[in-house]
Amino acid sequence: MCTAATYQTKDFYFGRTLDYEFSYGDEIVITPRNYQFDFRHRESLQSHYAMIGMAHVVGNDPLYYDAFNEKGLAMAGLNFVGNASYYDVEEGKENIAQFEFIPWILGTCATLDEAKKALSEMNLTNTPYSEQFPVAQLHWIIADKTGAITVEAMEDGMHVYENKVGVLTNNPPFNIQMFLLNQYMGLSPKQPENLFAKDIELNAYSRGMGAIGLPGDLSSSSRFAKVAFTKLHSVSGNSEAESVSQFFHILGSVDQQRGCCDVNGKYEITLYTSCCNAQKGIYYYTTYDNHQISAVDMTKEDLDSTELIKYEVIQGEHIFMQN
Ligand SMILES: C[C@H](CCC(=O)NCCS(=O)(=O)O)[C@H]1CC[C@H]2[C@@H]3CC[C@@H]4C[C@H](O)CC[C@]4(C)[C@H]3C[C@H](O)[C@]12C
Repeated sequence: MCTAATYQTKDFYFGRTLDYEFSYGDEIVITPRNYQFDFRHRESLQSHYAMIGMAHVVGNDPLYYDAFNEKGLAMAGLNFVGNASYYDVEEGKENIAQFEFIPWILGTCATLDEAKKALSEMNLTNTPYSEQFPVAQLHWIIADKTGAITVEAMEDGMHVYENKVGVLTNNPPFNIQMFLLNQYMGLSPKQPENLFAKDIELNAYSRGMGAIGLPGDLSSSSRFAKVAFTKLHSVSGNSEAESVSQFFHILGSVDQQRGCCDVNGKYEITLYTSCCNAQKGIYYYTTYDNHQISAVDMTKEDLDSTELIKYEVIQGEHIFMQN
């Protein structure tokens, strides 16, 4: 499973957890403006917006999981198994294969509004990348500082939802996730009052009791409610360090620890957590085994280049010994 969230302080932040039982081999990949993006059903893009994100690179193709571009538009793909459905190539539409979706949107759109327009002209095709990499069943969050949308291609058509909460997890479909939030409307970060029965003396014996009932399990709908509550009540200072720190705490509320989610004898864990300062071009991340925040700053690279720029994901705990 995975969780994605947006966050606004003085800058706009965007990130995700990637939870799985194994890694495909990920790298932080910068695609500079003049890297040639080839597409299966349309002509290549010779130049486009530069982007940075987490990708699995096959040959010279960055297969992005999540990324953002130099204009501050961000996008992430999360599992949507059993519900995702893509389409055959359709004449008269911009046919984009599922694995090309992030490069296409981030390469050509500067804002969320432009992304919405691109989506209305687009057909997301079921073209697999290769036999080794068949079509992944995903849905997406696309966001910038003005807001967020969820994109779900399903059997009954492509749904584009306004995502007012600015979070995404996995199943069920987004409209149902939003409906399920109704169950939690009574929860609050404040101490509860006794509305249960006024003739019975009930006391708030602990702090934090206003949110009793907020789920703590790792199912997708539970993580949706948990991370939404955490994000929507989040308070932090405006500085870069305070914002980034707080962002990792928001996604930390749905961290998956090895052992708690058994998938046939293997365990799904939070392989990495990312936090993008979409305005400053910085991709911060931690991994399951490396809690120190590492970062790659896209603006320090030659963004007019034609070649992918790749950084390995740094693993292993870096413990600061004080004596
Ligand atoms: C496994 C991940 C989702 C993790 C998740 O949500 N796990 C919960 C399981 S569950 O919720 O319980 O079901 C997803 C998220 C992004 C994906 C890549 C996107 C690019 C590319 C697309 C190609 O078409 C296929 C290969 C490709 C490299 C993809 C591999 C894999 O599919 C990735 C990593």
